[in-house]
Amino acid sequence: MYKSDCTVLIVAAGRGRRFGDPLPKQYLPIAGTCSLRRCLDTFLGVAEIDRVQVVIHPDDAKLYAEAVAGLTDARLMPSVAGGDTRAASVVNGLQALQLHNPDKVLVHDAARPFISPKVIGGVLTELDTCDAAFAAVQVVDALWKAEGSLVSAPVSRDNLWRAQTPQGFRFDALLRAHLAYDGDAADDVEIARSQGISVKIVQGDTANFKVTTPDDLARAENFVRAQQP
Ligand SMILES: Nc1ccn([C@@H]2O[C@H](COP(=O)(O)OP(=O)(O)OP(=O)(O)O)[C@@H](O)[C@H]2O)c(=O)n1
Ligand SMILES: C[C@](O)(CO)[C@H](O)COP(=O)(O)O
Repeated sequence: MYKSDCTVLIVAAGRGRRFGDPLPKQYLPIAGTCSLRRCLDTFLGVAEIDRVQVVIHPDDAKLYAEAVAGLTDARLMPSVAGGDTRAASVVNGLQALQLHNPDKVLVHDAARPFISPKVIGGVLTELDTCDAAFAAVQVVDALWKAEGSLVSAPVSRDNLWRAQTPQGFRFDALLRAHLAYDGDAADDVEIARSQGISVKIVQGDTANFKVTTPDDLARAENFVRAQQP
């Protein structure tokens, strides 16, 4: 039986401006292991994954080498350089992957250290029967619009979801969508939809949060400590 080829594209070329540390946040240790390495260890532990491609900032070659030290899995491809935006980094990664001609691609933020095999499996399973699927969690808080520090109107939380990654697509369709899309976008779902691709939501996990600020790093450290016996 034909097995479709599934590649993971991990975007790790950001500068972490909101984090505000000289070291890009994807390389900062979380209980001794950086977010990027945590992502790699998890994805490489999923048998259905055929290849992992990481996109890095050109200035981070040494940091990347340190992050992948000891990783001998042949599925890990040589890193490629990212771009000035997340979307540009994705395009660079997709274009590097063209020679492998994968059927499916999962795009994941290196800044989400606690992606789980369960969430990865959920996206992969959905991709067996649809063109695109991504992990998300429902909004559970009350939402308010504000003018400055004064609330101005309630916003319904019905059917609102917070996007996470991985975001999975047919490889050729996502590459075409990116090449046809002008500008940056919050995520790959926005770019896929701009080209008419239907996208399904898969249950994510609140533990699959993105490290964006120093508070998130503290949360990540606490998360690891809470998992320890
Ligand atoms: N030009 C970029 C920008 C972002 N990313 C990656 O996209 C993911 C999500 O982006 P974000 O959390 O915004 O990371 P940064 O862009 O580094 O953060 P900031 O916006 O605070 O600078 C991260 O893994 C980041 O490394 C990337 O590969 N290339
Ligand atoms: C892709 C993403 O993680 C989905 O929530 C998010 O859009 C990334 O946004 P950022 O501003 O690049 O962190």
